[in-house]
Parts: sequence; C-alpha cells; structure tokens
Amino acid sequence: MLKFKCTFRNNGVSEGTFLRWWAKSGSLKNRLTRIKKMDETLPPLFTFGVIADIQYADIEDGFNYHHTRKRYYRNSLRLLRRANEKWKGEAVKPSFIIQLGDVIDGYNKKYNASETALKTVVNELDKSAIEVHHVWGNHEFYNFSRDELMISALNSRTTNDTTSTMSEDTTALEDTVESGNVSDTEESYAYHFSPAPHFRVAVLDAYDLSLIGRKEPSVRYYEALEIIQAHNNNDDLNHPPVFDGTERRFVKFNGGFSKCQLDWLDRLLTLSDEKLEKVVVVSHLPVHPYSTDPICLAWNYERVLSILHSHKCVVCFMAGHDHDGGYYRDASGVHHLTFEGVIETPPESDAFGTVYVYEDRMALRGNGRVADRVLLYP
Ligand SMILES: Nc1ccn([C@@H]2O[C@H](COP(=O)(O)OP(=O)(O)OC[C@H](O)CO)[C@@H](O)[C@H]2O)c(=O)n1
Repeated sequence: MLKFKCTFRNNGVSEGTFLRWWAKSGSLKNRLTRIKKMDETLPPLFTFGVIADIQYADIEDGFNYHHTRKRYYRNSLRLLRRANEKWKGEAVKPSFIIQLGDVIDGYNKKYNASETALKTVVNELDKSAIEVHHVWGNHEFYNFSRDELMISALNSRTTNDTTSTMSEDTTALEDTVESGNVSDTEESYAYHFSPAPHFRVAVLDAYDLSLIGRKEPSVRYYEALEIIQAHNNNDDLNHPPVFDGTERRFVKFNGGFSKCQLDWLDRLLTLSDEKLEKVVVVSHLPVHPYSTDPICLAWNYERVLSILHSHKCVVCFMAGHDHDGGYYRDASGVHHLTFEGVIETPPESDAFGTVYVYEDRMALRGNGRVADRVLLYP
C-alpha cells in the first residue's frame, strides 16, 4: 500500500488504483517532470550540489520524536563524504553547494560537542574546495545563538565574497539589492548571489521570526510569540495545535520571515525580472503545502508564495526540514523541492543531488532517495 503526504489518501488505496487515477489526473504533469529523459548532449552552463538535514552527531543511532523514523547520526558524515567525493569527481565541477540547514544535530549541545561536530562537517565539506552556501535551520539554533552563527563558518554570506546582503548599498555592487529599511536592527541572515550571468540564488532566513532564532527581549521574538500563541494553546509549543492540516505548522521548531525580509525578497525579484534572470530561492522551511508534510511549513508560507508568484523569474524553491522530502509544481510553474534528509537515510542509500543548469531548464540528478527531475522554466 502506498503512503502519501495527504493523510486522506492513505485510506486503503491500492497501488494499481492510484496509478490509474494519477495517470488521468493533473499530477501527470508532475510525474512527467520526474521521468522525462535528460538531454545530456550539451554541456550545462554550470552545476551546483544540494544536500539537506545532515544532522551529524557522534552518537549512536536513534529515532525521530514519534519513533517512526530511524536517525543515523554517525552515518550522516559518511553520506556527506560520499556526496562530496561525487561532486569533486564530476566532469563539470559544481560552482557551489547548497547545504539546506540542520548541518549538525541538536544532541550535540547536550553533549557539549557543538563546536567539534561543526568542525567535523566543515572539514569534510572543505575537502572538495567548492564554495558552500549554508542555510540555517532549527538545529543550528539548538546548537548556537544567532550572534554565534553570524561569526561562524555557517555564515556563508560573509565567507563567500560574491554575495550581497540585505543591508548593503545598491550602488556598491552591480548585483546588490539593499534592504531599503535602515530600521532593520534585528539582522536577518538573508542574501543573494549570482553564480553566472542571468542566474541568481536567494538564501532566506526562515527563523527570522521565531522563538528559537530570536532572543527575549527582541521585537521579533515577541512578534513570533504573538503569532504562535494565536494558533497554539499547548503548554509545549513543540506540540502541534491540531491533528491535521496546515495549522500544524504553528510549532516552536518552525518559524517565519519578517516583513522586512519579505519586502527585500520582493525588491530583489523585481530587479531579477527586469534583468531577465532565473532565480532559485532556498530556505530551511518549505513554503508549499503540497511539497511537504504541513507540520514542516513556514508560518507565513502564504505570503512567500504570493511574492514568488508575482514575479516571472522564480524557477524553484528548495527546502529541507521534512526528511521524507517532497515535490510539487504549482499553478504558476514554480517547482517546490523538499530534499530528503541525510539523517534519516540508511547507510546503503544516499540523499543528495546535483543540479545541471541549462538555457531552458534545470535538471536535478538525484542520488539514492533524491529523485531525478527536470525543472522546466516557468
Ligand atoms: N511533535 C513533536 C515533534 C518534535 N518535538 C521536539 O521538537 C524538537 C525538534 O524536533 P526534531 O524532530 O528534532 O526536528 P527536525 O528538524 O529534526 O525534524 C523535523 C520535524 O521532525 C518534522 O516533523 C525536538 O526537541 C523534538 O523533541 C516535539 O516536542 N513534538
């Protein structure tokens, strides 16, 4: 029996019945993006690697909160090494790697091993000498404060000198979009870079508004508290407020995007539209309910979607957090990819991808649990 993201689909549907229904339904378009044969006769313009939820810790294997998924804490380093070796040996060496967040597990904090674990994964990534763009997830904040992260190896907006931050001046760099809001004293970890002419990547901070990524007393901490308390009455705010649906996203291990960050994204995408660029947007938390278990959605995902849909330049939104992964191409043609988490990937499998970028499409070549997909431009 198949198991689906939407629980209503799990009521005794046989594989044959589902496949017949699926072939007739609108999901056929999604399916075709997955199975279409990739044309590899032309060299790509550039390539990049993607990996999510490594959650390394030097501890015995364990389980997720509900004991439904095994977590392979030590093996995650082995799988990272395997991914890195593959990238190192590629005919077209990836221009960069996107690490989608939760690079080390929160358990490291408990064992006073946060720094050591971080050094271990960063050393591993360094071996390929490929530029890495780090996204911040909930486990980053279980291990480090925002201030510590800002001066750590996980702050890739400062370690890579091709990036432009939310607060830089527009005239300083050709590709820079400034924040336009000098009152943004609570700095967000959001930036963008252009890996090749006509292409751009926007890195978002999904814990900009959150109880774990912001400290008391700060404006954004109290804003986050107000949001979560309006939806979740539980004493333990990690416990979802309901059993089903998108309201489940209002938990402490998620977060959202400040108005300031969203205004910045909107301006960035307006400039990208004008320059006829193709944009990849990345965040730890997914923003489309059909691309993830809704418990993993960003709190204000609807606002993000409306911004993405108001611009022609957005090709795809890449996220982690939901270790089961997911994919959906929305009505505006934006591809939502949630990458399968390394931490819940058994030793005999893999969980990483390489994206080949062409004039007319991106092609994801997946490994292990990550499927191949053709991402046609909207
Ligand atoms: N129902 C739950 C789920 C989790 N918790 C606690 O919240 C913290 C984060 O959970 P964790 O599973 O470690 O988060 P990940 O980012 O690894 O994975 C994504 C989610 O699992 C998606 O479901 C942790 O302290 C848990 O114990 C909770 O209390 N109640």
